[in-house]
Amino acid sequence: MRSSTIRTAPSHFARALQYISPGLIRCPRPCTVAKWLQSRSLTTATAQEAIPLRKHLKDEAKRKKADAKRDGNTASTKPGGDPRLEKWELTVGIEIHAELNTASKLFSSAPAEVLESDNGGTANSRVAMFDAALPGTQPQFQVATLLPALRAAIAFGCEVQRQSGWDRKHYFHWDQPNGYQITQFFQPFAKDGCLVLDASDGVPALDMQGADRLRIGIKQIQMEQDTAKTTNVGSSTYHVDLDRAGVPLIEIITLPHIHSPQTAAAVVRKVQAVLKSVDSCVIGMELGGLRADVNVSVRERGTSGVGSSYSGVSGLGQRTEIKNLSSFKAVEDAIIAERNRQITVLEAGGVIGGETRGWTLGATETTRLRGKEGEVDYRYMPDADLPPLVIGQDLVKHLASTLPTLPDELQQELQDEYNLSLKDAKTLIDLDSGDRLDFFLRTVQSVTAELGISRQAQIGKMVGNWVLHELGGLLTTHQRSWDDVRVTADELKDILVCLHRKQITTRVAKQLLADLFQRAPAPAARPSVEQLIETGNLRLRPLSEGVYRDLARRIMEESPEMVKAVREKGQKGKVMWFVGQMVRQGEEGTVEPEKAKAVIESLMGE
Ligand SMILES: Nc1ncnc2c1ncn2[C@@H]1O[C@H](COP(=O)(O)OP(=O)(O)OP(=O)(O)O)[C@@H](O)[C@H]1O
Ligand SMILES: [Mg+2]
Ligand SMILES: [Mg+2]
Repeated sequence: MRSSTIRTAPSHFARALQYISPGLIRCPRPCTVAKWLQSRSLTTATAQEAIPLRKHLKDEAKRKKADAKRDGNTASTKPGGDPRLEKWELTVGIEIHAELNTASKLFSSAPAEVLESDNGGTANSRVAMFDAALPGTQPQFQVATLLPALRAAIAFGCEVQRQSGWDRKHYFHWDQPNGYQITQFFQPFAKDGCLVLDASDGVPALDMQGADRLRIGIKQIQMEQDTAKTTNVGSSTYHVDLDRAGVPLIEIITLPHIHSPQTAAAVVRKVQAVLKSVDSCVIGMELGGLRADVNVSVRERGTSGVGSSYSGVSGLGQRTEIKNLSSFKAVEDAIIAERNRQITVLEAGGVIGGETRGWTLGATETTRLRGKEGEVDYRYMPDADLPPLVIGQDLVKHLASTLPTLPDELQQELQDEYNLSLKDAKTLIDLDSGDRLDFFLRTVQSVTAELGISRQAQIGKMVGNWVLHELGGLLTTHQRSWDDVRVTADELKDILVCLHRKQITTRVAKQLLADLFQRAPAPAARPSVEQLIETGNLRLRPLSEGVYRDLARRIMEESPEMVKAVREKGQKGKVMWFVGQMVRQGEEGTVEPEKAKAVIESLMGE
């Protein structure tokens, strides 16, 4: 039998590359941020879940806290936690199915991109004869589909197998015209990887157990076909759209290393971020590009459950599986509900059956779909129409050395080289499909060039603050999205350069930004930052120490209670209230907050 070998030997590799869309090709680059910046111009359009700004993040954190309290989701030692969790330990393993970013289907040359009808798509218009299982057709492995799968495997540190194989998983259903799905059951192409998370990924402190990082083992990654899409149109009618049939997927299988619902959601979120960063998968969970099956068991702490084991992890409780979850929230909520159900059954002296269960959004309970006795026998067998897949190490090495920057590397560099906080670095990476980070980096680059500063770290924090919080605040206030931001990186650079040179005050800088933000978008005729400063007479007119002191004294006389709070109660934070008053009451463009603060502090001490 001939095997489909992929090597970097010029003929094979060139042939593989010609099938790859430009967004998939990356070149080696010297440092991670530079690498990322360059890759931006090549990245294919992504549909990204909008990630909220600081206020929204706070609200989200509050909501999560309230949810956790309600669901008994926190550790039992915390107020509001379910006390039963002191006795019972949860274990979760996840199977994540991700649609690969490829031009063609896995075994036919039909296009892999599925267009929805509201986007110009027509059902059953992207179907090769093999996808419709017409008699006599055979699968033809499309080599280019392997490349995003390999990038994912490398990103998760898996061992890529020199030889893997294709197997048939049989079942009869209208979403599977062949009567079987081609997958890699016996010999997956990648094994033994790992996902690393930390608290900033949303892992609760209890799961971190005092360590900085949590490692979740990845047992294997396999390639397989997606199924057709079925839509229920009436009580007993289903429409079948074969456009999705045969689209390449990877299934990423984690070890049962997860012990809380929040960590499970964090795992899926991080898997999505990593897959997107290496362009393996461009469509997020919100648009169906990723789906998760969660396997849930509980055992009494300190015991070995029913003694079930999986891939070297032993002493587990009996698992149930909840299939096809399509949001991070559904992952978290379904696990909470299933964990609570299992604990209730076990506490009442019952036994957990090996079941497949379902979950619908907004539900409070999982529902039984089928039990072990009803479990399908898939009659796995090697696919006789497909030769084994042989992957050359030279290709793996090439892809590893040209792998785009991973989110953790990028985040570290933003912290180290740009002096950003962990939170700001993460937010910049996550926001607006990377466009916000792009804007930040361009602004830093031009500000450093104009000011002749050699290290980005000197101004990174300040620029980060303006890009994330000042511009972000304006977007929120005016209910606009980043696509409609209206201030260019060059304009922000002009404002920040003037501010850094103390030619304008912070208040004026904010005013200029807001002014530009509300004008018609560039390149429509609009004044430059310099013109706005001139016409508005906004240039800083430095005040003498005497004028500062007079202004400060007047405000202090008008607010004796606040003075008392600072002087007698030691409420130092109130000094900033006085600074705010001085900036507000002083003439436009005259009061510098740092000087005002120094004067207030000195008068308070007198
Ligand atoms: N006792 C357990 N408790 C929690 N999770 C478990 C337990 N045993 C196994 N798992 C998890 O269940 C998942 C099993 O996935 P795998 O694809 O190997 O098998 P499967 O669910 O039988 O197959 P499929 O659903 O693809 O037909 C893994 O993520 C594993 O970590
Ligand atoms: Mg599986
Ligand atoms: Mg499963």
